[in-house]
Amino acid sequence: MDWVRGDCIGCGSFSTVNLAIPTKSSSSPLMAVKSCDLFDSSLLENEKDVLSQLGYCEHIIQCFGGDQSVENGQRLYNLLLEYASGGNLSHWVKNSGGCLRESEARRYTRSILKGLRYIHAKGFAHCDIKLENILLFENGEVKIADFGLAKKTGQKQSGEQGRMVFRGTPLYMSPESVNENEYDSPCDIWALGCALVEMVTGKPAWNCKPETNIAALMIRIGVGDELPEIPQELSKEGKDFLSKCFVKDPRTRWTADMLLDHPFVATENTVTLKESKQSSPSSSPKCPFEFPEWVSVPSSSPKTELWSNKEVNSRFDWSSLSYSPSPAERLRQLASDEVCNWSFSESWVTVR
Ligand SMILES: Nc1ncnc2c1ncn2[C@@H]1O[C@H](COP(=O)(O)OP(=O)(O)OP(=O)(O)O)[C@@H](O)[C@H]1O
Repeated sequence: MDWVRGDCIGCGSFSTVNLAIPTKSSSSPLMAVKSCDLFDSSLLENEKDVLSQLGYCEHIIQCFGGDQSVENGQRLYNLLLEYASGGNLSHWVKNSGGCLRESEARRYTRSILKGLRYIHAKGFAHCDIKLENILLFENGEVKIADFGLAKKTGQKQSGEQGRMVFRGTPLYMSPESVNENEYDSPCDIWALGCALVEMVTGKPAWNCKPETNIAALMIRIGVGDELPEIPQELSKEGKDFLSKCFVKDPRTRWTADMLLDHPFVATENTVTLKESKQSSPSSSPKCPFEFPEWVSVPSSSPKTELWSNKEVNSRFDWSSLSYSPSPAERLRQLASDEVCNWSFSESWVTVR
């Protein structure tokens, strides 16, 4: 495929994303190219493999293949992707005055769920759902991107050589991922709940004080009964929807398929916050086993400082944590006296 590198349009923790402009002789559309050092390209190659196994879905970013290049003496691995001209949802939320109207958040949630239903039905889990990985298009549609951490469901996550491996971004981690190192389709649903909270409030789902350290966050997520706070300003349907995402036990957490029938996303009708206050409460099932009796509304038509990357690597050697199946031991291993500045969510660190 003939293309030339254009402007930088995004940076992740291990790759940079540029426009990929087709040469005159090429009939390709304008694309995005995600590049990293060829010798450190396992995540990008995984992303390519997963996307090719997934095939086409209108709610998932399309992949046009991979290639290699030598630029400024560096050998690069390049992944060519469908270009999303609206950028990522995190930026969009910030540029929309800090949070989104519920009707807009509801629409995006529906699209993400459709993408997740497709991914899960194909036997994969995304493992890194967050606003930065949801991309916007000119027509207002969103698609799921960044499949670097995606994996086949059911495969036990065992660290290399007995080491513990973390996937995803701490604020979006599910209890079972923190406690059991378990990453399957339910963890995407938990993360979707966190993303929805962030869309409607502009703040992370876990309200963390600046002096909180990462171990304290992991303990809050993994131990005890505490759940992310459900935004008061959300409609009753929205609150109920979130309560189905934030179920600690992954076996009773709702699936994408079930959630697509939930009144919050099943109807295209928009309910404003004021309107929602007058609407009657939804009689929602408490667990998936009650689901058959669910009466759904039919669809009318559709890091704080955290620390900087460099800093976190120097202060906290995640990869050297030795593996233990016990949640208590796992959390003890995470304990650290290091204090983070949680006020900059931009610098959240993805722990791989
Ligand atoms: N296809 C695309 N079209 C437009 N922008 C994109 C595209 N892919 C990625 N970007 C931009 O680049 C950013 C980084 O991309 P991506 O998340 O895939 O990289 P990453 O290195 O895997 O990041 P991380 O692992 O830190 O989440 C995205 O948040 C988005 O703003």
